[in-house]
Amino acid sequence: MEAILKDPAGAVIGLDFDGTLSPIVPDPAAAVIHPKAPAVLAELGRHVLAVAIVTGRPPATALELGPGLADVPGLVILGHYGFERWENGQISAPPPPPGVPRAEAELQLLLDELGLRGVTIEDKARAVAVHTRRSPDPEGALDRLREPLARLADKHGLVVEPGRMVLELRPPGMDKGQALSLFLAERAARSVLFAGDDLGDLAAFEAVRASELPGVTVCSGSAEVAQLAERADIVVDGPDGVVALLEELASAFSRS
Ligand SMILES: O=P(O)(O)OC[C@H]1O[C@H](O[C@H]2O[C@H](CO)[C@@H](O)[C@H](O)[C@H]2O)[C@H](O)[C@@H](O)[C@@H]1O
Repeated sequence: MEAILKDPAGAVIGLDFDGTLSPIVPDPAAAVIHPKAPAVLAELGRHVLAVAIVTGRPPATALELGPGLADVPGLVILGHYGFERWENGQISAPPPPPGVPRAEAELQLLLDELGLRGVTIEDKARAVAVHTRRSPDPEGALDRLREPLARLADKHGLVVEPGRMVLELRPPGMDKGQALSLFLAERAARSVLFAGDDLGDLAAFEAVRASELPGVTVCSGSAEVAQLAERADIVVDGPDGVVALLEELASAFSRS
């Protein structure tokens, strides 16, 4: 943190979206960014090298669920685990993988065969997520889905990304660690902070360490995910804690 405070103009602030900037809610479509997040990111954006949201969401969805984000100075959104990039109002992305619609076409039948209630499908175009949070037994449903979804992913050249009461089928070849590493190199960052809440953020934590830059990893703590807290430099209490930490950072920049 010292390096970031001393030289904000060299710092990249990387942030996950769901569970970090946006509180977890039962319905993925009803998620909304923490009310104070856009303003604090805008303040940080005026001081640091870059603010980057690194998320499993498509960038367009992060922008919809985060009104005000588009006005954050210099914001970059690395969505779909880094496959899609939003910057200056433009989205760049490789062509969508053919395996996703093929897997999705078989998914409902698979869920019907398993007879799981309350399990929902989130169509993300470049990926498809199977959520169990609204099932009567979310953990049990996840356990029953793991093997069949792994087989379905394998059949269509996809990988399974596990998350908080969700298993996502997505193309291989990119993760939050690679996305963050590439971004740090592109911007010639001199320090980095990354905050996340979920298993998918572990790769970004590793990228912070691998960069050999002065770096700090922040876990947006929850009862649901223990593994990330164990590997974080700082653990805060969910999105409220993340926003409070970012506010402290922004006020320190304004004072100096
Ligand atoms: O990389 P992230 O920004 O953390 O996105 C990961 C997944 O987050 C979303 O699901 C999670 O948040 C939902 C809304 O709070 C919640 O209902 C769900 O249980 C969580 O797993 C999102 O729906 C996925 O597409 C993202 O990949």
